[in-house]
Amino acid sequence: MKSSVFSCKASGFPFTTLRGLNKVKKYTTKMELSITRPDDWHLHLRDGNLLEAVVPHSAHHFGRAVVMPNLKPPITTTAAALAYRASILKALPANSDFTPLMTLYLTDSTSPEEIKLARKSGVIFAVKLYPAGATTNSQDGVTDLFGKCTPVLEEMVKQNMPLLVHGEVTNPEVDIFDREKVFIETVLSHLVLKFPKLKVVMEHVTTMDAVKFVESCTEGSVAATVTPQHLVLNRNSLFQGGLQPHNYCLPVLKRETHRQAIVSAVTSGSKRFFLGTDSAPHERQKKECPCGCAGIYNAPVALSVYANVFEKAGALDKLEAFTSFNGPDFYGLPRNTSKITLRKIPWKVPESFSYASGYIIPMFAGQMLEWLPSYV
Ligand SMILES: NC(=O)N[C@@H](CC(=O)O)C(=O)O
Ligand SMILES: [Zn+2]
Ligand SMILES: [Zn+2]
Repeated sequence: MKSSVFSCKASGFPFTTLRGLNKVKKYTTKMELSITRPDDWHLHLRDGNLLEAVVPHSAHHFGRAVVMPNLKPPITTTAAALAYRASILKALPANSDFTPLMTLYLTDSTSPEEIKLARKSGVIFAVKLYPAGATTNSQDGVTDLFGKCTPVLEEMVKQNMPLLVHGEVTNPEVDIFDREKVFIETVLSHLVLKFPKLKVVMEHVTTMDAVKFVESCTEGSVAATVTPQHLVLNRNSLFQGGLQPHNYCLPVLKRETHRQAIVSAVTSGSKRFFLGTDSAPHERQKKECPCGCAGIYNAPVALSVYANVFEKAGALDKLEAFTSFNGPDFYGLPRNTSKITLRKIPWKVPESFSYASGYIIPMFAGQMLEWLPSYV
């Protein structure tokens, strides 16, 4: 695969080196970056009215997205995934070439036969593991990974079907801020030893423990997705000036030291980490209520936030690999061929998006961001 040249244009002068980029920064703020169109390797599109409202936002920026199966009821069969895929395609704006990559929701009773069917369908991309009770709509998830699920995991190895993992234990005695770390120690480390040929992606990593774990595994067999929120927010953001329900997601935001470890990992240029927004819309009243849902709606702001993180770390030259190369390379898919442009101009995030059943509040609602993306 040919890697594209990182290019940066400012005031009409094209630059292709980082040194050029530094020069640009000194003289002007009107910068633009042209990068290969990104993919979103972890996305919640929901269904019904909400699906129709959010699909255009993701389709505008991303070429492909791995669509999570935690609907009510969950997408546990190939037949259900095919129907869900059809409804996503129907909700796409005219002329969109966005490709949804479908997933199956693993349960204790998923059969190896279902994995064969999934592979045969040609549209099921991966299987998703939710420990039962870990997150939104995970009540039908797995309770016996190393027992009942073993034949399915063996079949997944045979079919070269990746396992995407929500990596948290659900034991209520474990402190919520430690659930990812304990999951790595008690589940994930054993899983990769027992199934060394299984492709595993630790979704939405939030801790330095996860970063270290992923870095310790064989490259090409274990990787991780990283969300915008876990790169720019720490757990203070949950309580700043009062309870902030729109910053609540799972795994919950962690300490600043963890955030810094994740920023270092993604901006280091490591191929093991790639973009997965975990954009997870909930109708406003399901967030702003006595028992609010977990999930941050970040699809409209994700690329701006990622670009800002890489810029601040002095690593804009590594942005494109994170957004557009590492994911397809890990999964053995071709990279996108079209481009998007990110312009360093301030823009205001809408306060909300209204849709047929209410409102969705995006991450950084009403705030100013830089790096406005547009598809070219
Ligand atoms: N991340 C979240 O806080 N919520 C996700 C589920 C998930 O990805 O765990 C959702 O579906 O709402
Ligand atoms: Zn999750
Ligand atoms: Zn998610």
